[in-house]
Amino acid sequence: MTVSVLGAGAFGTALAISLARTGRPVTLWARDLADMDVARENTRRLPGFTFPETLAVTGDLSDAAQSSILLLTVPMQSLARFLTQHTKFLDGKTLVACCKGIDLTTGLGPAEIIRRACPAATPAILSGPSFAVDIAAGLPTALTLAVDDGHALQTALSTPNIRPYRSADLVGVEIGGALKNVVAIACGMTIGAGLGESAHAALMTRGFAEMQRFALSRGARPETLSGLSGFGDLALTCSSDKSRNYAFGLALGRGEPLPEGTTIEGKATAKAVSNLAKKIGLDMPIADMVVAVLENHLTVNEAADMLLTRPLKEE
Ligand SMILES: NC(=O)C1=CN([C@@H]2O[C@H](COP(=O)(O)OP(=O)(O)OC[C@H]3O[C@@H](n4cnc5c(N)ncnc54)[C@H](OP(=O)(O)O)[C@@H]3O)[C@@H](O)[C@H]2O)C=CC1
Ligand SMILES: O=C(CO)COP(=O)(O)O
Repeated sequence: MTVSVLGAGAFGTALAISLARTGRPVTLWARDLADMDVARENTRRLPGFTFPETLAVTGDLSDAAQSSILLLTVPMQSLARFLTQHTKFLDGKTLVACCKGIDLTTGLGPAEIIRRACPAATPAILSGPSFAVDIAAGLPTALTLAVDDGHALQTALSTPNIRPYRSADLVGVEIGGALKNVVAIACGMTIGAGLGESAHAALMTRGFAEMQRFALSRGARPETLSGLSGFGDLALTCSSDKSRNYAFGLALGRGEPLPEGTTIEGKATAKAVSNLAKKIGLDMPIADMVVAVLENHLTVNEAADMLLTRPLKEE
């Protein structure tokens, strides 16, 4: 089973490097190769990590799509258009979505977007706590791979520093990865605004309750949210300023200029989740609060007051 990685951002590049270090041939596709094929490094998105010899880079999607396993590492809000633009190359393949989020236009997660755009493909989700720089540095990571009947895929995506655990719950796995980014923005705002570590812990915990509530409403298995793609990724993303979502929240809370030029998935996903929850009468106060701050309806301190003055309830 050969593997290609479609999308040469930080994460796609890190996955491709780790897979190629096993000595297997791996292809990395970029819409803009820049100098990657000559420099043998992604100087723009993941500087400092030389490509292994078995990693080929290409700007030709028809070439990259020769592999039977295709990792989709474009940002979530680009996924639907990317798949429909390139269906003829992608349909029928095993398509592993590595992006984290919910599509703002349709309210769909990556698995359903894949099913609609490429009905003959096998959809899978790879998610869990893993910073691109950690993977590229060869540090150990454990992820969840959600797919129907995925033993061979699990083996194909294992490397000395990526240990994938199998799950059959695609909905639960994709929702954990999507919603932890929204909670991470809220946690960053809290610390940035000086509201303290107790408030941070409370937000993480109530954010986890919100993730579970939303996931169950979409048919996820409860235990999935306690795993790597839910609790695991929440713990990482809400506590490290290596997370772009957390760092974005920190900057918002401090009133500093917001980071630009990287992918901050929680922004669009907060809006998508808040919209979906309203339609079905689901209570998602943290996602609503993040949206209200992003849209300048509330300051961070007003949002915190709003959460604290909600009617008292059972945990
Ligand atoms: N970075 C990380 O640590 C992790 C990221 N992820 C997830 O991976 C996904 C990608 O993130 P990441 O790699 O960090 O993002 P980056 O911000 O590093 O890069 C995004 C990449 O996507 C490319 N891209 C954007 N739109 C398109 C498109 N329409 N067609 C083709 N390529 C496109 C960009 O190309 P160009 O360079 O030409 O602009 C760029 O290379 C996100 O969903 C993120 O949540 C998951 C785990 C860890
Ligand atoms: O998903 C991630 C870690 O698992 C990366 O988080 P950020 O997108 O916030 O950097």
